[in-house]
Amino acid sequence: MTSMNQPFLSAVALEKTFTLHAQGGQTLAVMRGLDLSLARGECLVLAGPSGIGKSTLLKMVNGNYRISGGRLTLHFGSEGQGRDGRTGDGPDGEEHDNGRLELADLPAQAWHVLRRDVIGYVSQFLRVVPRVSARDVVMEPLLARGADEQESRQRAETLLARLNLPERLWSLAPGTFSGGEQQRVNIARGFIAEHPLLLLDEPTASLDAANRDVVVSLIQEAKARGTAMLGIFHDEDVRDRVADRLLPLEGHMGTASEEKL
Ligand SMILES: Nc1ncnc2c1ncn2[C@@H]1O[C@H](COP(=O)(O)OP(=O)(O)OP(=O)(O)O)[C@@H](O)[C@H]1O
Repeated sequence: MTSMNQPFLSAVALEKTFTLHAQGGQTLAVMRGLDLSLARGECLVLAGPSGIGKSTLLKMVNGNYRISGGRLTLHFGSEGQGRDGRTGDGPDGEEHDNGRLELADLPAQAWHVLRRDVIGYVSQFLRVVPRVSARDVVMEPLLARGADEQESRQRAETLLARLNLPERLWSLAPGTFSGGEQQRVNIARGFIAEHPLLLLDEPTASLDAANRDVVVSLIQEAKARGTAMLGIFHDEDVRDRVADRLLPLEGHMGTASEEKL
């Protein structure tokens, strides 16, 4: 599943420059010349010191940040067919040239569909919506796809139980939960819909050892079903257990090469 000849996500000469409109239009170049190739069933971990651009890259793949240059491409035709048996179809059900979808300059509606069906993002912090229960927060990505409510609820509860979130909290809104409890709700929400591409921004940052182990298991199970993952993990133990390769971002700015683990 880790053949680099058939990527699911690729970047070629990717660039990011921020324009700081509130500061006289000054520009800040944070990435240049980044190449990457990520296959289905593979976990590529972004490495490098604080401020090097790890979160920026995840946000570009997720469509939060505009791509300044280069190409970022999803390859729907890779490895014959997707998890759901469709061949070469983009997220909107349309055939794309050679099964490819270029992520630069996609219209907003396409991003909506892409995030619903293809790209999942587990950020460090939960975006809390008042009065929406933890269970409903977790179910929502499945319901957005039109999944059966009963089945979605069951899957949400199974995940919350696996992540050791006490049952008494399931029907409460997570606004008052501890940092680690909120992070576990976020992880359950991120994994429930089994997106083919998962972006993981320090998903274990606030967790104790037992819950870190659960997240490692979730990642390994996702790999086994062919999920491609791009992640940031500051915890070296977790990183060693989940990473197939590291992508050092130092020099990108330049031409750093990927390290085999
Ligand atoms: N929205 C933004 N506007 C302007 N500059 C930004 C923006 N987002 C990130 N940056 C800048 O881009 C650079 C890379 O930031 P990024 O958050 O990607 O680093 P990181 O490698 O994830 O760091 P850390 O490990 O500390 O989270 C930083 O210099 C940051 O100030």
